[in-house]
Amino acid sequence: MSLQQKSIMINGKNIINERPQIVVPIISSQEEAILKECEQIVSKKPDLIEWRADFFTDLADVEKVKHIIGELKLIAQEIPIIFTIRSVREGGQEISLDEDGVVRLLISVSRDAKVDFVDFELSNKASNLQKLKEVTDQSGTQLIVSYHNFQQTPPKEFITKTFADMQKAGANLAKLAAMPQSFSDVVTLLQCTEEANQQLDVPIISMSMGDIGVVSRVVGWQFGSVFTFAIGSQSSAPGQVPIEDLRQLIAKAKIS
Ligand SMILES: O=C1C[C@@](O)(C(=O)O)C[C@@H](O)[C@@H]1O
Repeated sequence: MSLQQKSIMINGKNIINERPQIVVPIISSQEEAILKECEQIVSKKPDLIEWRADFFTDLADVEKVKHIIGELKLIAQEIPIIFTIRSVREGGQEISLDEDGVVRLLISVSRDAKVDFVDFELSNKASNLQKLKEVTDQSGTQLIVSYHNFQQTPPKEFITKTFADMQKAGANLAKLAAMPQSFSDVVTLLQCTEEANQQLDVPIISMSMGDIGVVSRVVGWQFGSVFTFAIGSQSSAPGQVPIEDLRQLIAKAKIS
């Protein structure tokens, strides 16, 4: 399916339009710093904000988490928010919740805090993915199903199957981040992105991490990756570049 035929509706607007959406992460660990980081980021006008809540020290306190989301929404105004708890096995921080606890929290922030997007890894239990999907469908939250590999770029067949499995699992968006060892790995990731974008109904998000992969954050859009992650205040993954630079590079790299 071409990008023109895909849509992700937020506040009545299709956010898949003529350019990639730039997402900026918040990675502070305490409430005050999180809100301050959000203010700094908002001044740089990203398209979306990701709260990487695995960095938050009080993650087990559901009410506190929901309260912070409310505060973030006030600061971010119309900028949509992605709520992400990245697992340690996929490059995230140590947290006090187990997988079932994470699902309960994601359900709660989707249902009660009405966050715009939640991110959940494909490697979680299929029953948990299904449980979360039922709730996000009801609450209108967009479900990003994701996979991260900080060591290497898996073979083409693996990447292709992973994107397809994400769609099967009920993803509204399918996201894959991998670490390249060479520029060929970056090309592999971009080719798989292009093919998955054509073959699947869901929008694709992909990135090659690290210095070698920087180019994928600029031109990934031309291959069908609808979001690209940039630094607003602090980086959440290797290879991210400051939002100001990324914006300029994307404008220069635009074909049409
Ligand atoms: O999945 C992703 C992509 C990412 O790992 C990156 O490489 O930009 C950054 C993470 O914060 C986000 O959740």
